Amino acid sequence: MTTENLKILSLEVKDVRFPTSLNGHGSDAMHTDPDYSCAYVILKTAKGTEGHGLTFTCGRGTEIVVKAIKSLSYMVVGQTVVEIFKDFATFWRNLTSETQIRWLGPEKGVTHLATAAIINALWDLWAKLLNKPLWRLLVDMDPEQLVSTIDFRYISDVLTKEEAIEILRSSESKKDERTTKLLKKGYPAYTTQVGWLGYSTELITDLCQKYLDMGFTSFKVKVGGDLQDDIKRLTAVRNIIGWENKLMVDANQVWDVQEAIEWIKNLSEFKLHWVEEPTSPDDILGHATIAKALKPLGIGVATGEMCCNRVMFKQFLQAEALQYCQIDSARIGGVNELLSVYLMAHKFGVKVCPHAGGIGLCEMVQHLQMWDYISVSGTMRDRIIEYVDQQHEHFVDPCVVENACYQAPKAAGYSTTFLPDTFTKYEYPNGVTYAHPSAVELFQDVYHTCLKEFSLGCVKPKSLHWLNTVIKEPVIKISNDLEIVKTADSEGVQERSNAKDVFDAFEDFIQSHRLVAKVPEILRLDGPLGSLLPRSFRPEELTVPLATTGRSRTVKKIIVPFLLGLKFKTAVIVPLALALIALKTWKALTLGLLSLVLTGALLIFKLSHSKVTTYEVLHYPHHHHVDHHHVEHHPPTGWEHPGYGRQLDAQELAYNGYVGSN
Ligand SMILES: C[C@H](O)[C@@H](O)CC(=O)C(=O)O
Repeated sequence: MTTENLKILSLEVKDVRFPTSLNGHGSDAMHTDPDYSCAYVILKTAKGTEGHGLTFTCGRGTEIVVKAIKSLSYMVVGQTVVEIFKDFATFWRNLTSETQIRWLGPEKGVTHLATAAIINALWDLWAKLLNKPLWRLLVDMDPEQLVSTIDFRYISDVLTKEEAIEILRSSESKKDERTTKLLKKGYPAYTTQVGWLGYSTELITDLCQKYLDMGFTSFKVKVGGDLQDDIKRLTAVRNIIGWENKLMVDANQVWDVQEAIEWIKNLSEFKLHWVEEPTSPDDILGHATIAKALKPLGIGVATGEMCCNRVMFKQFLQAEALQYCQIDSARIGGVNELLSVYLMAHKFGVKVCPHAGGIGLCEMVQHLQMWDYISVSGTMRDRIIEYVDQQHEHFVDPCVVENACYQAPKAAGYSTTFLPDTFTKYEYPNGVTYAHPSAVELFQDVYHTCLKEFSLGCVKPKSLHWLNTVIKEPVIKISNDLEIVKTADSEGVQERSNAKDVFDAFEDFIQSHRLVAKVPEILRLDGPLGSLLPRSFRPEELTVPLATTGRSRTVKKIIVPFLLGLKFKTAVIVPLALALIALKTWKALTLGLLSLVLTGALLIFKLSHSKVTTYEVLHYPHHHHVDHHHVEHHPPTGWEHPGYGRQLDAQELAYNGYVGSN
């Protein structure tokens, strides 16, 4: 099969999510609980070579991007790679101008994220087919070929095709020398890993030391939650990194224009290199005002991770609204459009420092920035690539950062291929990560990850996350042998859609669920005692309702005052309450089961010594619970003569055990 007629046979798309919010990784003033995620595209060809591409998302909503990719896929599948790559600009324009879908954008939001994932997968495929890392593929293209991938519509008033070719041509003779330098030294990186907003000051301090020891000289910290808190954390950071190293802050769009100026003036004593995303990503003139106000303080404005297309970048550059241009490899429409932004930034003399806080962004932007160094800007001065130390282990060719410098990727492609195991574990919602842990596993996790490290702050999000995910499930696992199960007849009856408050909801929950315990193996049909027991004593499971009918408003009457007295926090108390119910009932069930075992033993004894009837009378009452609840109320007729008389109902036995244990 030649590449000439190589067709794209299929486009597969996956929703992959990592529960990073549980530990505050990736958190900022606006995205307080991001679950680093992506919509992931796999293009398959007849040759077996695959193109993998992704666009970054923060958890919920990834399914919408996945759907958009599926809607666009008909424009890719069935095309030959040559048709696409020989006039990539036209393909890109057609994809972004799909005559009906474009109404949803155009060239912004979900549809443009979808475009980015598809386009990135195509570039990965192209580089793999030519057996080159993407940066090398770009560097090796002659200027005309590279420019043929760019759609100049809407930007030719500031950058023409001819100007772009001229920029690239002027670097041609220096490419080899720059490549050698890059391969030797790598490209400088800064770290954001030290400063997520959800991290405690102690953790931030430890991480600053860690990254300082790794050779980092530039650090970025999230701000914008609370001014005093920002001052506290920046003081701690400066105490560790000193005053020679660079410090940047990132507000992730939280402020109004004037508020941004005031806030940053209050932080200016920390010698800030730049403030990132101070206000709305769409407010070009607002950014210009901020940039002008902060210039005398020596603080630059950085933005771009949510700048939605080349037209917006064009205007940011025209308005002098940014000093650091932060392209994001998965936000605007993939490599083709990003190349045009690099070329425009070069023309305006603005430094590109790519954004990389997200899945696979470090892997991708390194290629673009390296191409920029070799083929466009020719310098790394005051240019730096963000480094976020998360999820790299999921890639076949993860980025390599040594001595705070990205090392030039060697493997073919765009470094975007996930390991197969990643899908098994993190594909949403069927990956093993999303098989909900039991309450016991949750407690073990909380103990190992939070309490052991005295990090109480992580108890609440973990408990809340667990509760939120399991509460709507028909089965909630408490332990391997114990589950809370929605009763079949409760559907639509027990739970009131107009439940007034959390207590009503909790009451409804209790009324509509039952606790189910697995019978110990020894008593099961195939267990050692199972075959000796009468059929009715061999249940696979025992069931206990969480509330008896008629016992109304238990929660409000009893639990509410108790919880209020404790200054109850829903997030922690509710899972604990569930577990307590489970433990309590488990105790009762254990007693119930014990009585079953004793009964079974008695039965065996009885069968083998049929004449000694008095033993049971003497021995039976010695078991307190069984004696109290059954011998007293029900004459022990069934014990001497299994097969007739009243047989003890396991559920009732266990429930009475529960009542008795209270
Ligand atoms: C939600 C992301 O983690 C975001 O905070 C990343 C970002 O803004 C950055 O890395 O810069």
